[in-house]
Amino acid sequence: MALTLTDAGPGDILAATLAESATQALLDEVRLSPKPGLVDSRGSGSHRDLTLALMEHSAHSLTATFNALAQHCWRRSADIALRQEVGRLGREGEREMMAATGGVNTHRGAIWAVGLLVSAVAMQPSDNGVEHIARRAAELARLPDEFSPKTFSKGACAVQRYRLPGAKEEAQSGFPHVTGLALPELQRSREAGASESQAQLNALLAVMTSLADTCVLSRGGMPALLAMQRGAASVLHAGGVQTAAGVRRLMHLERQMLADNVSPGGAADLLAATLFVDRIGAKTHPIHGLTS
Ligand SMILES: CC(C)(COP(=O)(O)OP(=O)(O)OC[C@H]1O[C@@H](n2cnc3c(N)ncnc32)[C@H](O)[C@@H]1O)[C@@H](O)C(=O)NCCC(=O)NCCS
Ligand SMILES: Nc1ncnc2c1ncn2[C@@H]1O[C@H](COP(=O)(O)OP(=O)(O)OP(=O)(O)O)[C@@H](O)[C@H]1O
Repeated sequence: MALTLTDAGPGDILAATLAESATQALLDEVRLSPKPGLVDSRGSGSHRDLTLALMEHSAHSLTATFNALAQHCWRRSADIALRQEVGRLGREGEREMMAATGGVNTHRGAIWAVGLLVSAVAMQPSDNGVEHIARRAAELARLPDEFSPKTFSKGACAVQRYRLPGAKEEAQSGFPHVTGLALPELQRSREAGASESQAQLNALLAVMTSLADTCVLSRGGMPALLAMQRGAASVLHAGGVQTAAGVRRLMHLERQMLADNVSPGGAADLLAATLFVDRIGAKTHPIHGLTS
């Protein structure tokens, strides 16, 4: 049944705001160009089964999942019951994504990262400092979910084979690539006069300098991961994508990643997570107001 304005409580309003911000963050990420190897507004990068239109459709299909996560987490603290509920809603979101895309994995990693952050904001809306949100998300991610399917995944396989942290570990350690790399780079680049797109691209590259991206590892192994990390660092060392030298190095990195047939999907998810947190930061007043 559709909610009327008089039915909507503060939890509903916050959930709608968070779901909208999360969806918008996914749309901002996928439209951002030029991203090496990834789907962007120019094309499909290293992907054969993904297109911009499919990714956009997928992002919209996830609004209801983010809304449900926020509703269920509103003013609750991290315990096993909440973790299991979040896990159930996340898996339901994965199923909805697969139904919307005809079975293509467009946003599995993004549901995980952004879903946990949406949940963490809703748990304690008045405490919306980025580090605090990330810590609550980590607390949730560290709790066991006995219903989590013990099935084969490419990410888990890469984590085991290379003994490097993957999507689960990134969340469990409080999203250090978001709080320690992407957000500071986003803010630094804006302050230095970069355009919004340039600042977001620099933030993506900051993640790529250090992430053990299991999407890249699965397809290209360690040589492709190291080439990605070094290439991204060299763009930032040249002054970022707002400089001519930075753009040349970015184009070089893109050629390398296309030749290796890899795509930094994990880094893209963490950029979306960063853009979500950034959007929430911009809405500090409404979010504080809802909890009074
Ligand atoms: C933990 C998840 C991501 C599964 O991870 P796993 O590594 O086993 O599988 P998979 O290869 O499918 O997913 C990894 C995805 O994460 C992203 N990723 C890759 N590397 C990294 C990294 N180092 N850091 C962060 N994200 C990464 C990529 O997009 C990749 O596609 C998640 O899908 C899951 O457990 N879902 C169950 C539902 C749930 O608990 N949801 C709760 C939150 S909504
Ligand atoms: N702009 C983007 N382009 C491509 N992938 C993205 C983008 N943004 C996020 N991703 C993430 O990348 C993941 C898709 O990566 P990948 O294609 O490697 O997965 P797969 O379909 O399981 O593997 P493969 O394509 O190697 O068979 C998704 O989970 C998604 O969250």
